[in-house]
Order: sequence, then structure tokens, then C-alpha cells
Amino acid sequence: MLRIITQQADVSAELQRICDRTHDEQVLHKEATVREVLQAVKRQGDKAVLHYTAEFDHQTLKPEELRVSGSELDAAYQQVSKELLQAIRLACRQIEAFHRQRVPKSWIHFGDDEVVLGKRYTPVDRAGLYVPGGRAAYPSTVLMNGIPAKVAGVPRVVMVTPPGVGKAINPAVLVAAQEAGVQEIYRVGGAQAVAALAYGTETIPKVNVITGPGNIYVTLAKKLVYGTVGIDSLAGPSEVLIIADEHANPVNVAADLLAQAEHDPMAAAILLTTDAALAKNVQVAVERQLVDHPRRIDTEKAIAHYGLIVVVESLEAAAELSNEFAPEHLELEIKDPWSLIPQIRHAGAIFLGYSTPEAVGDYLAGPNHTLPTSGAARYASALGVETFLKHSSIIQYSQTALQKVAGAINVLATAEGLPSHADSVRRRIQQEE
Ligand SMILES: NC(=O)C1=CN([C@@H]2O[C@H](COP(=O)(O)OP(=O)(O)OC[C@H]3O[C@@H](n4cnc5c(N)ncnc54)[C@H](O)[C@@H]3O)[C@@H](O)[C@H]2O)C=CC1
Ligand SMILES: N[C@@H](Cc1c[nH]c[nH+]1)C(=O)O
Ligand SMILES: [Zn+2]
Repeated sequence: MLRIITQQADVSAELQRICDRTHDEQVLHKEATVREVLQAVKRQGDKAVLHYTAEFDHQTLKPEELRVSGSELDAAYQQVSKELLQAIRLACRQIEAFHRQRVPKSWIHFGDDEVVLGKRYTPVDRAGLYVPGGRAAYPSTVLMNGIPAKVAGVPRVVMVTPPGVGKAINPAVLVAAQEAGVQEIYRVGGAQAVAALAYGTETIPKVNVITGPGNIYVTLAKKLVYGTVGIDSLAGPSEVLIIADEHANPVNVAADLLAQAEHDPMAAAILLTTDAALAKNVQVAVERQLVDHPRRIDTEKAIAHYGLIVVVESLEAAAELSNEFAPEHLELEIKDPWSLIPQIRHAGAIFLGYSTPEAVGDYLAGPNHTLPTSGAARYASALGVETFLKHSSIIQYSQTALQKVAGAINVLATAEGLPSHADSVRRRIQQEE
């Protein structure tokens, strides 16, 4: 049963507990497992990858089966319906159009005294996309990761995804990969996949950046390999926080809460409402919709552990609680959602109004669905083209310009006790005189 509490109770502490669910003591034993997997893959390469694939995914693979073959990729097109292919292509177009909107551009500024300054953007050489596949198949995530990598111009894009039952990756995932321009796919998931991409194995190449969402094991692994490789953000078990007023439809709100909860037993689904009657009606609607839910057991776990309805005093109070939580997805199911926007400081994606369910963003509105979770939206953002780019600063000084700043550099270098720094400037000035 989805719990209802009022704002008088210790709401902040309860929200914090839910927010921290991926980094509290209960996940420590999972972190120990992940550390073991990372070390083993680093030392033993493919052998460890295959070992953990057998242990956690229950699939016995030979090294040569790790990479998805060309014939499997071709065959996937025969296994998806025309409607599914059309939907994937529609999503592709909309996601690509969105991500092409504001691609970071190199720039150069020619200043006084022939000083040239700028930034030059270049893609990483190799990107590794993690596409989840434990409890559901995620062709949409293939597009959300593959398209920005393509727009960024990454020369080599590698994808990993769990092997699936009978070693068969969902054909929609393989079709989506090809539509997004990804051809190099490996049948491996979990922490062992992240480790393979971070350290490289005999079969799987080491990459420069690992992107994509995943469950607690994937997210902990990404956190631990950060530094050896770059990552997009900690995009772990899904979350939605809905702020709703008395005009919201309780059945729709319940469906949106369940749409998150069904992802994972560790997913979070929170409603903050100014209307006590709506709170009760949503609670009842959630129960009803769970009755014949095909993923009932896991979804109920998420609702029981990380689901919550809070009756708040005002929309302003709701906005403040939402900021404390910093949700991955925030839905504003209120009459004038734009009026609350100025008060929202932290959220991965914001969905406005009664007719914008999060699912529209999950699949095809265009913005990325790979978003920071567990409070990471306080400092991180959605995956984007920039995730696959880095920039080099460009600096050119003329002799005249150098002469003008030599004194200041000398003072700063002396203050830092670094005489060679001062000397490197002084010598050039003296050479000129
Ligand atoms: N934040 C975001 O942007 C998004 C998050 N998600 C989240 O991605 C996740 C997908 O999760 P899954 O379906 O589980 O797929 P997954 O691919 O993330 O995880 C499955 C892998 O976990 C490993 N694993 C399972 N049990 C294990 C154990 N006991 N010990 C060690 N490793 C184990 C297995 O190797 C398996 O391949 C969900 O939490 C979902 O909410 C999905 C889309 C977007
Ligand atoms: N809701 C997921 C994305 C998703 C993919 N497919 C369905 N939903 C998230 O956390 O962003
Ligand atoms: Zn979803």
C-alpha cells in the first residue's frame, strides 16, 4: 500500500531516506560484490566476464559469442513488427532533432595585441554505451545514448547489454542500435560490462567514456571506475516526483507513479499534493492498477519501500521538498505549471501540465531519458552530445601582449615560490630587448 503522510510528520527525513537508497548501508554488500567483479575483470579479462555472466545472468557463453554477429544484426529486422520499426524511427528523428539543437561549437576570439583565445571541442575516441536489459528491454535507451554519440562525431561507439534469455538480445534493441548507427555490440551486462569497458578485455575494447543507465550494480560500477574512464552521470534506479493539485486526475497520477515503480524494486515514486482527497484517490487507484499488473511483485516492492504520498500545505512547500529530493523526473500536474518553475532548482527533467506523462519523455519527445538519480540532479544533468565531447583551451600570445603581463606573472610566480615560471616569461621578454 502506498503510504500517505502529512507535512507535519518528518517529511524531509523520509524523502532523504528514499533519495539515499542507492548509497546507504544496505547497498554496502552490493558494493563489495561490484568491487570484486571490477578487480576480476581487470586481472582476467574475458574469463572473468564469462564467469560473472554465468553467475548473474545464467548464460554460458564462449568468448567468440560475446560479440553480436552481423547475421544476428540482420536477422533482428525480420523479428520486429512494422509498427515497432516505425515507432523506433519516429523516436530516432525526434531525439536527433533535439540533440542537434545546441551542439557545443568550437570558438575563437581575436583580441588586442594579437592575443588569440578560444575553445576547441573534440569527441572522445571511443564511447561505451550501457543499455540495460535485466528486467526489461530498452531499445529507447539505445537511441538516447547512441544518437548523441553519433551527433558528437565519436569515431568508435561500442554498446553492451545483458545477454538475455537463451543468449538472445531483444531484437528491438539490435534494430534500435543499427538505426542509431551502432554496429559493435557485446552481450554482457551488470558490473562486469562496465569493468570490461573501463579496463578492456581480449574481446571488448577499453573506452574513454561510459554512458547509460542501469540498476544498482551498474551504477555502483560506474561510480567506482570513474577516473579510469569518464561517465555521464549516476543514472541509477528510476524516480518520479509528482506535484499535483486538486484538478489532477488521480487515475493518471497513479499510472505515472507505477510507470516508474515498474522499472525496478529500487525505483522511487513520490506524490506531493495540496489535496488530501486526491492523495486518498491516488492511493486507491494505485492498488487497483496493481491488481492485474504483469510486473506486480517488483512494482509492489518499489511502492512499499520507496513510494510515498505527502499532503503538503502549499505548492511552494511542495517545490521546496522537491528541491531537497532533486528528482530524476518531476511532473507538475498543476493548473499553472509555469508559475512554479522559478522555484524548481534541481530536477533531471520537468514535465509540465496534466497531459504530459513522463512516458512521452521516456520514449520520443526528444530530450534524453538518461538522467541523474538519487540526488545527483543537484549537480548533474541529462546525458547529451556534450557528454561525448571535451574541449581544449586555445591560447596564443604575441611578444607585445606578453610584455604587458610579464610583471604580473612575475609577481604571481614569486608568490607561489615557482621561479622557473617567472623565468620562462622573463627570458622571452629579454630576448626581444
Ligand atoms: N536513470 C535513468 O536515466 C534510467 C534508469 N533506468 C534504470 O535502469 C535499471 C535497469 O535495471 P535492470 O532491468 O536490472 O537491467 P540492468 O542491465 O541495469 O542490470 C542487469 C544486470 O545486473 C546484473 N545483476 C543482477 N543481479 C545481480 C546480483 N545479484 N549481483 C551482481 N550483479 C547482478 C546482471 O549481470 C545483469 O546483467 C532500472 O533500475 C531502471 O530504473 C532505466 C532507464 C533510464
Ligand atoms: N523512465 C526511465 C526511462 C525509460 C526507458 N523506457 C521506459 N522508461 C528513466 O528512468 O529515465
Ligand atoms: Zn520509464
